Amino acid sequence: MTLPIRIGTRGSPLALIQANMVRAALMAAHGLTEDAFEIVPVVTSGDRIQDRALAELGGKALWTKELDRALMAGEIDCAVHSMKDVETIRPVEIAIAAMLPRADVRDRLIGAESIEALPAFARIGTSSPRRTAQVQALRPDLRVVLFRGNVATRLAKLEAGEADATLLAAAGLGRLGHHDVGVAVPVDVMLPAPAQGAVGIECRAEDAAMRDRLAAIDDIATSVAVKVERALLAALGADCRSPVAALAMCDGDAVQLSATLYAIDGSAQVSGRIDKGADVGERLAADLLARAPASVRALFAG
Ligand SMILES: NCc1[nH]cc(CCC(=O)O)c1CC(=O)O
Repeated sequence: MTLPIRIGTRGSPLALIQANMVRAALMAAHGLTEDAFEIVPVVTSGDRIQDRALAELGGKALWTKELDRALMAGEIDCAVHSMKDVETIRPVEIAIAAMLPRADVRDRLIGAESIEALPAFARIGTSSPRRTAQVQALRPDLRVVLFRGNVATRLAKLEAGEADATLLAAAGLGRLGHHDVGVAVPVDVMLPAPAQGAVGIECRAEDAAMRDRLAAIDDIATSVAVKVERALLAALGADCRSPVAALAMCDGDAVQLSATLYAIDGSAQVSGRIDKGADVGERLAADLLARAPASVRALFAG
């Protein structure tokens, strides 16, 4: 392995913090110092386009495409991602080689004590199809307004009165130092997005030395859980426009997976849970599709 190890990342404040966390983990695992690494920010199309819903524009590829290209071109040795933003189907040349220990998986509500406590017809700022459907399922009266941009931008929009409340992942808020902004929404009220709270590191599949280095920092419980959640998404034919929530938990050798699929407006949903055996993601997907109301099933290619 040649040094420095070039760590590719998006350039947002949260992405840079996550890249620093990966560097710290690699330093500790391999007895390296900071000068053994170079952090390489890569501007992605998703960072440049801020005014339309991500879902309209080609989805998660907006965040990964440029990093994928830099990785395959040998300009970086690994790439750090919020696993929530990584497409289900990855190029064969790229391996998801490690995940850091998962943070708090919950969303936090900022602007009210609970979704129930919001005044009638309050405006909630989000651009997430999952959060939209969940909020409308709980409170059909609430009005959803489009909120995009990084965490700081969304908090500023809320501050400016563009909405009465917003929902953000506890993981991102916490990594940015906003541990006590808003209140955590329990997972039995709002199940999180698949892979929420997990930071993953990819490298070239053929780069055996990098894969070994990354294997040393892999949190196995996180990797297993996120891979099961991603298997569910793949089996559903879901993409970033699909209103789907899922959470897997690892307990020794057992994995328990819960998931809910929604109609776009939250007017219908189907939930399920599987906690035994192999292929829990694929099996729960089949079970949910079989039981889904028509307005939900229509959204999933299966
Ligand atoms: N889609 C944006 C995104 N991707 C990952 C996170 C938070 C960090 C994480 O889930 O690990 C966020 C912000 C948010 O949803 O509030």
